[in-house]
Amino acid sequence: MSIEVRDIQKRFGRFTAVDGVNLHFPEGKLTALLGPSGSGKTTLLRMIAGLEQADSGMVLFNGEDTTHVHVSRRGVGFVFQHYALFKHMTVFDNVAFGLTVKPRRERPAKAEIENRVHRLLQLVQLEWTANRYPSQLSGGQRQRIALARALATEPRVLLLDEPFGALDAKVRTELRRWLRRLHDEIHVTSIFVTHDQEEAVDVADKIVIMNHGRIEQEGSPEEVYDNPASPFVFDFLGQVNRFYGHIRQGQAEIGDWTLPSPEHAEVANAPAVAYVRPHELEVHPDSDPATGVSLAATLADITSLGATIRLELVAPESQEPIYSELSKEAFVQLNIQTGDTVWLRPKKARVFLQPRQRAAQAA
Ligand SMILES: Nc1ncnc2c1ncn2[C@@H]1O[C@H](COP(=O)(O)OP(=O)(O)OP(=O)(O)O)[C@@H](O)[C@H]1O
Repeated sequence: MSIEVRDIQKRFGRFTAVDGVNLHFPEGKLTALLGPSGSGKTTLLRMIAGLEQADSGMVLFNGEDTTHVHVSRRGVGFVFQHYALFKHMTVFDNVAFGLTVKPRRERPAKAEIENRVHRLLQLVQLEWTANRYPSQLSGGQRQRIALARALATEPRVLLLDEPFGALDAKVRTELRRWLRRLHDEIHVTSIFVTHDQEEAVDVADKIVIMNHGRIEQEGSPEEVYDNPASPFVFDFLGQVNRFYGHIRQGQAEIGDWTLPSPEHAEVANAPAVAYVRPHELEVHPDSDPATGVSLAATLADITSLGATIRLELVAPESQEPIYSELSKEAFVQLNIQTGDTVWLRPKKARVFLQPRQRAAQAA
């Protein structure tokens, strides 16, 4: 089932938690809502579920307005960060719960319930835990059971709110891979709230980045990572270097770099900042202005990250340390050491006006 939210808004007192959001969640896909704490992800998810009433706007399931459809009739399965399993029930009974509490007319026969629970436990690869109690499972196992329980009533939509947030890093990584494989099998339309960009990139078909109750950008993981639409998205999706300079008629002048910036062709002269990812920043032992190897920096530190080397550099065009990442072989060929002057060239850079200029331009 596809989901659409139209111009949805939610205020808590004078604070706007979700500010006029329009979004489409494609059928059968896994969409991540990604953003910092307080950006409105959970509030949006709860409005889709029907757990929170929007002040204005609509939530449509398969094109139909759900405003007056009660949460129990929406066909939504939930998994929350904190295991909501019933402690006094076995795993089997936990998974069966949603089916056993259905009204008599809709409740499957006992044998059918048993069958379905066993199939779900197989799906989450925990059949052997059927007679255990939640306290006898690890955190990761409990979340897999919570997922089996959410799927038992065959929901049309699965909503996951930081489902792995309380687990340690290694288990989180394992579980998100596992969730990705599981989703490839069951294809239920799913929305996954997270503030962890790696998790979103790893798991999702589509990523929606939220900030202050609004959408900053949406797209496939590749689209948002390779073409961030704003400085916020650049910062939020991984490490980035900032170089300061000016834009003059469609060209950014950053120290001795001249970078094309055609989207700012009409800007006569304004402070600007170029964003360059560490793996897209080349380091050379000698300058070559003809090919753009022209910004001088000092090599401050060298760190080995397994197969990759990270160089920490200092240059007047940046107020922070600059990082470049390259393979060990490429680094050995450079034959450089700490304290050397080196020369930089961006393989790819994105130039934005500095925030004050952006605000003036928007006004
Ligand atoms: N019931 C409520 N009453 C008042 N304010 C609320 C309520 N629920 C949420 N908020 C506020 O709305 C904003 C958005 O909250 P929300 O939980 O949607 O953010 P989030 O992006 O999911 O954050 P987190 O990752 O920390 O859960 C926050 O500033 C929060 O304090």
